[in-house]
This record gives sequence, structure tokens and C-alpha cells, in this order.
Amino acid sequence: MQIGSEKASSLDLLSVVVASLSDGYGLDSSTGDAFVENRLLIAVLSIVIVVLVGCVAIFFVWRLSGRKPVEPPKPLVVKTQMDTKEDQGKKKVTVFFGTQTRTPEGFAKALAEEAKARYPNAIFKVMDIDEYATEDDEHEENLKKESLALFFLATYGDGEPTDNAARFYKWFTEGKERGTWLENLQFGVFSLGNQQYEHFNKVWHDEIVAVVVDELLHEQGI
Ligand SMILES: Cc1cc2nc3c(=O)[nH]c(=O)nc-3n(C[C@H](O)[C@H](O)[C@H](O)COP(=O)(O)O)c2cc1C
Repeated sequence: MQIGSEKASSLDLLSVVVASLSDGYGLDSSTGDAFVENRLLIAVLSIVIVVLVGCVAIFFVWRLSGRKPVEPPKPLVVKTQMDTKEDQGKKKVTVFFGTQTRTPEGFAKALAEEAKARYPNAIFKVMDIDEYATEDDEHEENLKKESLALFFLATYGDGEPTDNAARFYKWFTEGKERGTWLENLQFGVFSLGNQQYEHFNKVWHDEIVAVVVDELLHEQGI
């Protein structure tokens, strides 16, 4: 079988090898050169591919090792105890939430986070209003120590407070005879409701849950 010495393809080489095996022919010198050249080419290509694969692998390892592990969101620390030493002298803000399915809690936490970033010298506590006091007397005792309180209160049922705010609401609205005792308290009340409800943000006497709290805070604070 004749094979051009200059341009022997892999196919040609293969057929020579097969022929030499079956017919006992040996490779002539030119075919041998082409074979050596192709082997060299394959070896170079193999090295290039191995180097490329290695580079890609090193790149991915480097990317993965450089990437910071995803940190879970830090829970907002809810302080229930009085000031620690480092807190003393700082403005204290308590953000209460009255909620059924946590929407007001989300707002309260978002506000506290934003405010913390803006006012690093203030201390923000986010508080489930139901956990503010175990006994009714504690409500008064604790509220007297507040200087700035924010309330996020949702309206439910026929314009009623949420379950977790019911106890505070009852205590607060039934204690009108307390007179003026919150004069040092600055406060803000945010009402959460839905206009699609007949009693949009309303309780008896056409008052809003949050408005009731707001009005009473005014009454008892001024
Ligand atoms: C069963 C139910 C009753 C509600 N009743 C009232 C209502 O009487 N007046 C009102 O303004 N909003 C009402 N809302 C709307 C909620 O106050 C509002 O969706 C609020 O954001 C819910 O907060 P949450 O995450 O604490 O449930 C009611 C919602 C539900 C699901």
C-alpha cells in the first residue's frame, strides 16, 4: 500500500498498521516520520488539554475558597432585661408589636434595624407586647421606665386587637383612672389594617385599635 509521505493522515497510519499486521509489511521510513509527528502532536495536544483542565479546576477551587460562607440572618436581639452597663446613658427605644400572623412584627423589626443603623447610640428593643409583662401591674411599672415607645398594632375581628395584644389592650383601656402618669413617654403608634374589612381599623365607638392606644397614651401622658 502506498502512502504519501508528506500528508499521512491518522486514517492512513491506521490502515498501514493494520496492513503491516495482516500482511507482514513493515513501515517505511516516511510513514514512520508521519507517525512520530502525529504522536508528537497528540502528546502536545494532550498536555495543552491537561493544563487547561487544571487551570479551570484551580480557578473553581480559588473561587470557592474565596467565597464567604453564607451567614444566616442575625436574629434581632430582643432585650427584656434592664440596661446593661454599656447601655447606660443611651437613648432607649422599645418597639412593641401586636400581631396575629407576624406582619406588624416584620415592620417593627425592619424599623428597629433601620433606626439602629441611623442612630448607633440608641438602644432598640423589639418586643412582643404580650411578653412585656406577666402581671398587669408590671405593665405600669415597666412603661414608666420607657422614654420612647413605638407600637405596631394590627386590627382583627370586628376591629379588635390581636390575641397577643388583647391583654395589654384590656389593661390599658380599662385603666383610665390612672390619670397622668406617662408624661415622660414619647411614643408613636402605627396601625395595621385592611380597607376591605367593614370595620377598617375600627373598634367600638368608631375608634381604631391603634388610635385608642394613641389617644390613651396622649391622655395619660399629657
Ligand atoms: C381574620 C381577619 C380579620 C381582620 N379584621 C380586620 C378588621 O376588622 N379591620 C381591619 O382594618 N383589618 C382587619 N384585618 C386585616 C389585618 O389587620 C391586616 O391584614 C394586618 O396586616 C394583619 O397583620 P398580622 O400579620 O398580624 O395578621 C383582618 C385580617 C384577618 C385575616
